[in-house]
Amino acid sequence: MSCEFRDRIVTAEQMRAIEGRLFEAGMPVAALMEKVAGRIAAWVVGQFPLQRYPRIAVVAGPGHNGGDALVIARELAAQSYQVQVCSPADRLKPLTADHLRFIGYLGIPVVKAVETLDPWDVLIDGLFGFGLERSVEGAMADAVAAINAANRPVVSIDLPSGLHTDTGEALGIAVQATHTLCLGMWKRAFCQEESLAYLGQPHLIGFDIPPQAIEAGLENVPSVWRATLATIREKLPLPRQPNTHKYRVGHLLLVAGSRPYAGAALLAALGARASGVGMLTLAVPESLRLMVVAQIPEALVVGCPETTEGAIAHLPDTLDLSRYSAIACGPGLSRHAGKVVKAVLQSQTPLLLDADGLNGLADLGTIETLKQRQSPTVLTPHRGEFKRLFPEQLENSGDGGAAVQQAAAQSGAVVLLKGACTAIAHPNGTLWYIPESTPALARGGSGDVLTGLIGGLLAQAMASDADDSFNSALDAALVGAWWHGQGARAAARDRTELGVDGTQLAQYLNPVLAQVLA
Ligand SMILES: NC(=O)C1=CN([C@@H]2O[C@H](COP(=O)(O)OP(=O)(O)OC[C@H]3O[C@@H](n4cnc5c(N)ncnc54)[C@H](O)[C@@H]3O)[C@@H](O)[C@H]2O)[C@H](O)CC1
Ligand SMILES: [K+]
Repeated sequence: MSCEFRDRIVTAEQMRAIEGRLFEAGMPVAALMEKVAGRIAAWVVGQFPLQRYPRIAVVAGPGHNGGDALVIARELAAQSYQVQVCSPADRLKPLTADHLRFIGYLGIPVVKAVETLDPWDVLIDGLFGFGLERSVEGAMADAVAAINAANRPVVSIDLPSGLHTDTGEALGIAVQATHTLCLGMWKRAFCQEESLAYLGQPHLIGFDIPPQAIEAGLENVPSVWRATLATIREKLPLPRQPNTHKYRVGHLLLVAGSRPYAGAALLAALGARASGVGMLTLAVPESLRLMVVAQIPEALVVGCPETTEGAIAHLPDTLDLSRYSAIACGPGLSRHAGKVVKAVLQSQTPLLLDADGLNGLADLGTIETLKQRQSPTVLTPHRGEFKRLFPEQLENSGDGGAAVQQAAAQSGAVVLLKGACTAIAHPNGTLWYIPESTPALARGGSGDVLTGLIGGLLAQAMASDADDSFNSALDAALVGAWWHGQGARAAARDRTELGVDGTQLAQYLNPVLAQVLA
């Protein structure tokens, strides 16, 4: 995989293993602390210039996160900031205690409680980093509460103090940062929904970890990644071969819609349109056929026999499912189209199931049989649909990513859990997070656009001669989810978070891609 280590995500245990390699190889802990803290201090000076933010408060905890904070305090004082330190802990690790002693020697004021600090312009939070193990209580909890109550810019070192490094949940109470400077490698908490209210703007501060330490520290663990433009760029179906033609860039069959949910079929079609797929066929209830033809003129539209509720009763016998590069099935089908879901599952065509496609799958109760399909299946549930399909996984862990990994391993499908931090897993355990999204997407219709977009990308990927169709399916899901998020963010910037309906979202997809690739 050509992704960069800087996009890799680690747990606290893995970070400790990597760090351990460095220390074993001779890197002194104190030297690493100097290096990291020097880089953070430089970042703070750039972000909060002395003229505008002269007063800096530094809150230092008992461990090495506190040590980092004290080195930063020393460096900022040397650059003429008015620095004051709060050290609420009673017992400090030796290195941290040394730094605190030196802070005293320099004449930098030190207090025990945040409430007794003089007013400040920016606060540096170094109470706890990735070493936090238990709930924050007593003087430490008071310090966090006072930091949050002050409502001033807060820069958290490594993690907002109080957050669990892996699950991102607040252990009792946690600092609400405006900026979090994650050190060395992205920690899992940066991709958990629970932590979004605490992180503020996340930044990675590298400290030149040698690749051999990362490889050794992460040996035999499934890789977990953060999707960035650099990796997505490699996975996009661009540029096209100059001599390609429409049948070489995929034919998607989109099975969608019912009389009550006709719009879902249209929104999914708009997503597919934006994907650039070579050919699009829509299978819809017969009564919707002419409406769909009028709205999506480039599509072939197949009218299907329908139930009394206006759902597709079954697919026409003349529809040969093996002709398509991929099938996307589900948006707006309603709960009366179970036969359709069964039919697409029985085909050997690469398949994406969403919405009522997933409900149909849950009703069939045959998750394990997905493993018998000879081509990839992609499942794109939101949390509710995920819980129906995989009832144990989310209960066992508050970590959405871990649940998705288990779901993918259990089903043999690529599983994408939609949310503020969309997570996508390959059955082999590889996990991707989409770190950038927007609450503008919390709206009916957004998911239908995503289904069409990923469906179209899946069809294009399957039409090309990929070596590993499961990897290509994962890439289609990844690219689609990232692109969808970027489209929504661009739309929200122009139209506010209230102005991003499905039709608008689809219209932003192609311009935003051109913009970010430029
Ligand atoms: N990533 C790296 O390689 C580097 C990390 N650095 C910084 O060090 C911290 C991690 O340091 P560590 O000492 O392991 O953890 P903490 O600072 O979070 O402190 C742990 C300390 O606190 C005690 N403790 C744990 N939970 C509680 C609690 N709820 N209440 C009270 N006390 C608690 C625990 O017993 C320990 O004594 C990392 O985040 C970076 O900021 C290096 O400086 C550079 C390299
Ligand atoms: K911290």
